[in-house]
Amino acid sequence: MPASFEDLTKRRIVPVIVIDDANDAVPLAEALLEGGIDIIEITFRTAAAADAITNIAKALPTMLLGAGTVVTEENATRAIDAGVSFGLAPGLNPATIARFQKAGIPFVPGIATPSEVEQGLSLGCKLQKFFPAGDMGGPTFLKALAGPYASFGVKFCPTGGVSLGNMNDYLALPIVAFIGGSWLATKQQIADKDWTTISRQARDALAAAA
Ligand SMILES: O=C(O)C(=O)C[C@H](O)[C@H](O)COP(=O)(O)O
Repeated sequence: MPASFEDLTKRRIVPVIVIDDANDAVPLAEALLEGGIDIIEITFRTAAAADAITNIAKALPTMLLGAGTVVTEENATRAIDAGVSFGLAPGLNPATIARFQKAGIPFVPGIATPSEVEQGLSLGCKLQKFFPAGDMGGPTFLKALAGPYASFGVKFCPTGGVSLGNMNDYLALPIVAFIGGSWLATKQQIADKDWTTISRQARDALAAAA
């Protein structure tokens, strides 16, 4: 089912996942749920992404399921066919946005400049990923963007260099909806099936979030 703006902006922490084996997808999502996190971004950086999404969509309908790194129309279609509730990308590509809009599913494009914020707004995207957050100016840059753009209802989702140690610098800003990070379930922890550690990291992050 497509996510709503409210569904997404209610969440504060989104694990960014790189997964090599689609059979790990459901246990991974269960580990995150166990730790209290009910949203996930499966990135199209591996061949397993589409099957991982299909598996979670079938087994765990309560998980708010997103596809990340959607940078081609082809992967946009695969994500939609696999049953995602929303999509994200590190950059802003009108073709992938249009593909999701045609399917009635929200898309969160990546931005890193004022012009991209405006392009995203003109394409109807009120949620925008700020990537790579740490390298593009961090929380102070977002605070500056909030000046001209907050009144247009845009909210930002910083990712890239966000960690347990600095996430509250972002979450404290009213213009921030949620942060994303790969530290919540690393590629190695998933490969090792270290579900206990992943649950603990989810729990720790939620407990520490501002
Ligand atoms: O692929 C996407 O859709 C992206 O927008 C980029 C990711 O969110 C970041 O690469 C996560 O960054 P780290 O938490 O620093 O590993």
